Amino acid sequence: MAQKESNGSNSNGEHTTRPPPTPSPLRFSKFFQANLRILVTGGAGFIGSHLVDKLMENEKHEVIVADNFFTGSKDNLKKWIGHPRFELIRHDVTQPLLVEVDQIYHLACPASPIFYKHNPVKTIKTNVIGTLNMLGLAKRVGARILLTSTSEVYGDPLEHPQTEAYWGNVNPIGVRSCYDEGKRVAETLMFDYHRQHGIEIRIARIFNTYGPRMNIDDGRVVSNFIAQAVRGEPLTVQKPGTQTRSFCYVADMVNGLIKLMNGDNTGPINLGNPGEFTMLELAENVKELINPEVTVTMTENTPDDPRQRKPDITKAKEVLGWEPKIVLRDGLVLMEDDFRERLQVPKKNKA
Ligand SMILES: NC(=O)c1ccc[n+]([C@@H]2O[C@H](COP(=O)([O-])OP(=O)(O)OC[C@H]3O[C@@H](n4cnc5c(N)ncnc54)[C@H](O)[C@@H]3O)[C@@H](O)[C@H]2O)c1
Ligand SMILES: O=C(O)[C@H]1O[C@H](OP(=O)(O)OP(=O)(O)OC[C@H]2O[C@@H](n3ccc(=O)[nH]c3=O)[C@H](O)[C@@H]2O)[C@H](O)[C@@H](O)[C@@H]1O
Repeated sequence: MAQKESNGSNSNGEHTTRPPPTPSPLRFSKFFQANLRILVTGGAGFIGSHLVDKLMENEKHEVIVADNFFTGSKDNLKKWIGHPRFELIRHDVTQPLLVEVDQIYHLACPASPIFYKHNPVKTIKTNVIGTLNMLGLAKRVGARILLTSTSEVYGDPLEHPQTEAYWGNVNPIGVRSCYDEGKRVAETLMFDYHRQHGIEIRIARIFNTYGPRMNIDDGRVVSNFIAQAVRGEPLTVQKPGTQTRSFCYVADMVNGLIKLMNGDNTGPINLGNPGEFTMLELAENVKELINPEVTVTMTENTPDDPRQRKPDITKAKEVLGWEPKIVLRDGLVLMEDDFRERLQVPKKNKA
């Protein structure tokens, strides 16, 4: 399907100098039949695999996933492997990729702090070289590209809640910088390709997202607490426990990403659930809903942990007509079932 031509200015009112490249003639002959061929990088991961499920619901879509399986798994995509409209490629985005596609959802990047800090040089290469490669691909084939950026571009924010206009408070040399600064450069690359080459871009700034299929030992707070509650272990609240986050259920996030891709606004647009909780409140909710017998224990925190985070989603509401629907307590219960199944710990029958 042909994408809309650039009208010479982006949604921030900036003038773009060049029209988008002419799409490959192959897209209008051999590939037009598929209607829309979509590449999802990082599609074997948590958000990516839910996005693939939703995209595959449309019978006119072909979906290609490119993933190096660092934090993702084939298991997340097992229902699609072998499907005629689906392809899975073991591929590292720090290497160029040659495929003919109409849209690119570029998610590839470890997202949990313990994983992105594990090999920080690789994380920054994934964000910078990986995004350059995907932009090069978008330019070659005339595809529209969406980047999953992060609320971490706001760093330890001095404005609360965070709007897209806030430039952030990020430590450029800290242990989280490979991720935060990597995503900031990725955003810059997106806008430079847009202005210089007329590429159609979309940028989502995702705030903490949770749901089924998160890695059990992911290290992120919601998956940690749920796994701990299901196993009957203490919930590890990192000090001081008063730091806040806003948690979005993955189905809401996927709907927002698809609306952003198919809308007219380049972004950046905050996608997240504005409900804000301290980590102690989150622990109390998990305890009450999943296992009232567990204790809460305070543990050491890591450097540069943001003290507060809450999205202002006015722009997403106005521009995309999107807002999340699933409140935290409902989402936690939906996630519990998946964790119990994978950990093989059935629910105790109430006496
Ligand atoms: N989940 C969140 O709360 C959150 C918040 C903000 C932004 N994001 C962004 O959303 C995206 C997906 O996050 P997620 O929570 O699903 O994480 P995830 O770790 O489950 O998924 C990331 C996927 O990318 C793959 N990957 C990593 N490096 C790669 C590389 N070099 N080449 C190819 N594949 C690679 C992994 O194997 C995995 O399948 C990431 O870009 C992340 O930065 C997520
Ligand atoms: O939404 C975002 O923009 C970012 O959010 C998260 O980063 P972070 O908020 O640090 O996520 P967690 O590791 O889940 O930590 C959240 C809070 O919970 C605390 N925590 C974590 C784990 C734990 O066991 N206990 C605990 O109290 C941390 O100290 C932190 O204050 C994601 O991991 C990033 O990929 C994402 O880009």
